[in-house]
Amino acid sequence: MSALLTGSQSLIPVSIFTGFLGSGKTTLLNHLVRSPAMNRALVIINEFGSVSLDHDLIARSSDDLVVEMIGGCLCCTIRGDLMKTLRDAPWRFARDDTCWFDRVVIETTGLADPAPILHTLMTDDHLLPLYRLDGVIATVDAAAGMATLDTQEEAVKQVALADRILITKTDLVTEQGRSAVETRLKALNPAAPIIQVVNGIIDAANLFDVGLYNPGTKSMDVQRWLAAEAYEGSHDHGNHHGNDHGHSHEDHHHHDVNRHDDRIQATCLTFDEPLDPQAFENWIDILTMFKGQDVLRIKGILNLKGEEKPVVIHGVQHLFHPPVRLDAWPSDDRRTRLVFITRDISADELRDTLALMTTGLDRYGLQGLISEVPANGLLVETANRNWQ
Ligand SMILES: Nc1nc2c(ncn2[C@@H]2O[C@H](COP(=O)(O)OP(=O)(O)OP(=O)(O)O)[C@@H](O)[C@H]2O)c(=O)[nH]1
Repeated sequence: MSALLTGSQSLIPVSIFTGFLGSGKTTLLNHLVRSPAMNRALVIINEFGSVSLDHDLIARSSDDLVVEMIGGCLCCTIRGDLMKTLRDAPWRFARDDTCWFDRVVIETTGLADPAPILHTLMTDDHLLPLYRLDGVIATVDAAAGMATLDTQEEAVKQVALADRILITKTDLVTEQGRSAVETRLKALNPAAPIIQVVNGIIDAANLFDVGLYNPGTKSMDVQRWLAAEAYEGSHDHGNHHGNDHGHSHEDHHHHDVNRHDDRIQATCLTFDEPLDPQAFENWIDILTMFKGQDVLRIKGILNLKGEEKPVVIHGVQHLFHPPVRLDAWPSDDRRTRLVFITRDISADELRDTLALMTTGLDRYGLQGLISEVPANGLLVETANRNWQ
């Protein structure tokens, strides 16, 4: 049984602060470390260079709980070091034989891809019993953001993967400029709340406890986390009738292949009828096997045949967090809802992968699919399955 299923409330939340070079991550952190919410936060700062600058810029009364990771990037060259740091940290920072910190904040380098860092948290057997992902916070510079998104693919991915997006330096732009950036961010990631920040000043409550588990209510807050309704209207939505009511992102935005964010699509698929768990798993396996790199994030609540309780899933590219079975449905809405953020996969293509495999069969329940797909054993990269 996964650590999440055994009680995520006792796991230490981890927030990942990402954002392009100079977008204001350190400034933000510098403000946040003074807030009570971060009194006992372990701060991990990653910098490319061999000399740490950011650590010196982070002002806190005691630097006991600041770890610098320099000389490489957490998402690639020193990813192993991050695992080791997180594994050792509860003991390294223990007081009276108990873990002293109650939260972890990781500041990535400006060029980091957050996905491999999320993978580290989602798959490492030593980390799963200790930590839970709280959220990805992405900073976007209001003044330079447009140009950065045009030219830097990493910046687009950081925004697409985020749970919260902060537009920084709004003091440097006109209202019109700010609004243009906001519109663009909303198109990339409709569900993530967008918050304006000047000089890093923000209430920690806006940034922490944004994940599936809500310490405030001491429950899994799926509605808030999934925010499926955010995808309605602005993007192609749903396929529960199996046809094409929606129009794709490309239909209502001028298409310029040089704009990285035109490659990103946010889609919510809903299913009225309970899904066959095996068929669903096979579909996701096929999708992630062939398109894994471009399925940036999947979140969902599943109504599975033979299963009274809802199952919550969360995937980043080809890797899935262990599914979480909830005690009860969060509302009267018992439909399966799946939210996808994809790159170079349109909503139509997404639906096609589903339609292809269900042709002539029960389209809603995906029945009959089982005999048409490879055995799960072949799909080594899709870890921690077993939806039921
Ligand atoms: N005017 C203005 N300047 C800001 C704001 N936020 C940050 N800055 C400035 O922008 C510059 C870059 O901010 P940092 O916080 O160092 O950015 P960063 O994302 O940590 O940068 P890297 O470590 O290079 O990735 C600094 O000179 C900050 O003082 C803001 O809201 N308004």
